[in-house]
Amino acid sequence: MTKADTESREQPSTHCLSDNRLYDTPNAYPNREQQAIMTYQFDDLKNAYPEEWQAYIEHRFVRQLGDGSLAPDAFRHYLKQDYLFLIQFARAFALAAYKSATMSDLRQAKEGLQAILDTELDLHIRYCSEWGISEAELAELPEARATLAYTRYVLDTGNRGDLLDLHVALSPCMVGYGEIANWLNTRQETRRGEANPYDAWIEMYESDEFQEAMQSEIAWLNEQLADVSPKRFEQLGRIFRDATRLEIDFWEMGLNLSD
Ligand SMILES: Cc1ncc(CO)c(N)n1
Repeated sequence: MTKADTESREQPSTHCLSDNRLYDTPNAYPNREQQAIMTYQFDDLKNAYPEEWQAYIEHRFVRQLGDGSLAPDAFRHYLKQDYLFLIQFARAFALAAYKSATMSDLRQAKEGLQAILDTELDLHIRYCSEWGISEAELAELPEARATLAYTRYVLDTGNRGDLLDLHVALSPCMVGYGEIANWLNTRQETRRGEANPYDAWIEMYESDEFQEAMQSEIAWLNEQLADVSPKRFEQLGRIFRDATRLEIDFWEMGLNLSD
């Protein structure tokens, strides 16, 4: 993402809606007949914290993974911790299912759980073995602090708050990795195929399955965010920012081999 792109998307989205679904707090919009009504979308969360989002998507770990220069030990450390991370994230989607009151919310949670269990974790275990990490080793791994901090933050946010709080806490994960794969594919420095030992990682996140899960998560969030007040949006923004910063720490953990 260029700086100009970031700037041009920093405005909150305003839409003139023909229906009345946003008007349930009459005093919030005193001149509502004359003015465009503000509604929120997922992009507004990213645009509320552009520096954090960019630092996550375009992190040094990501660039090095894209151009193939990443240290193999850093990647192996990251892969092991990501296995532990994915197990906790699967639990978080199960919590989303538990917190769902409608069939469509249940399906959305199921889709997230399925993307993690069937697509990511499956591939992840095979991928780990190609990098010399056995399932037995994975089963014995201690969690690094960055893994503990991020996953337990998401689970706690979901337990404390409602379904939307939980999905917003999960969104940097679901949306970020899909966006990272797409961003890498726009960069000249990125090497694909046999020239890059990390090519299969990019392949996993550019895959139709993952990209579709990401789009469906964005669509669900857009629908929910359309109805929130500015105050509620601010609260959700803080959750989004925290989770994005914890993603940055996760990359740092990989680079520094920290435990
Ligand atoms: C740390 C982290 N964030 C996001 C994803 C994508 O699911 C992942 N596998 N690991």
